[in-house]
Amino acid sequence: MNHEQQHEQEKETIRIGRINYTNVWPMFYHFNPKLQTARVEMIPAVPATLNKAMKEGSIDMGPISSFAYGVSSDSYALFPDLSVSAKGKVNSILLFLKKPLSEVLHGKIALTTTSATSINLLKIIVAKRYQASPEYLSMEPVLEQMMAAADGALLIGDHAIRAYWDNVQNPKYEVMDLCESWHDWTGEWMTFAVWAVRKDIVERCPVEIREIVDAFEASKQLSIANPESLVQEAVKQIGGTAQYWRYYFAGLNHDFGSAQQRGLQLYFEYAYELGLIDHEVRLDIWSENTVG
Ligand SMILES: C=C(O[C@@H]1C=C(C(=O)O)C=C[C@H]1O)C(=O)O
Repeated sequence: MNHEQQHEQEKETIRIGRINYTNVWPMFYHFNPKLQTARVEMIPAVPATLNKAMKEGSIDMGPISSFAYGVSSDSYALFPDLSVSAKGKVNSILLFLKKPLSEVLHGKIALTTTSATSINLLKIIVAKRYQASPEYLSMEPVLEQMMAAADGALLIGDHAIRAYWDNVQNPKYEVMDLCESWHDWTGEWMTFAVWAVRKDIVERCPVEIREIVDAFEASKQLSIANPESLVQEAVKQIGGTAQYWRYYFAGLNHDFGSAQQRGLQLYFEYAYELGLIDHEVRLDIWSENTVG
């Protein structure tokens, strides 16, 4: 074994979850997994699966539902300035309605099994903005099946985008954008995903984690500088028009500054107030200082 191979062998392997929805592409599209200090293994899945894998420790870091961070905030630190956020319409957190909202609020709503943040966002909006308490069912993200069982259906990510396109072609349902509803009601940003890292890994591998944070940040900056390459890739892989994807990516924000944090803090306050989370959540942002 030569020196280089030996060095490669000795590197820690860091297991990174990758949400398999388009909304995280800016952070992954230019992410170069060839790092100096670590080997990287990518595990693609929907958010709910990654939330569980993080909790169990079968992945070390990556984007998870903000709600899942809130539930396990003692065990995780947050990466600075990475998120999936929006202010106003997000276009992929959609409640499809078979009847007027006022009736759906007293009926049944089917919730996608792939989400954690958005299903609780819906519960918060329904309980606090509309003072309603519909019956909730948890279902796989297949709109027609959900609508056969319920009066409304919540989809997220690419499942929501595809269902929206079908509904434009063949209109059957009213569509409500939950991020727009949150913003109209509170005036705040909403953060759907945060980049979390297990505290045990931060303590063991601070140098590796630093390099990975930088690689995500570099990918994000390249994507901001050249949005068109993501747009073309989305058309190729998922379909739809370039115009749609330009609009979609322009509506997303991947920062996690004080404005996004304030919105998420309010979400956690409401989640605690409604008993959706059993403790108050403090956002614990990772920095070199906190790991010594
Ligand atoms: C904006 C979105 O955010 C996603 C919503 C999530 C949730 O509801 O738990 C988790 C991760 C995000 O990527 C989306 O999927 O459309």
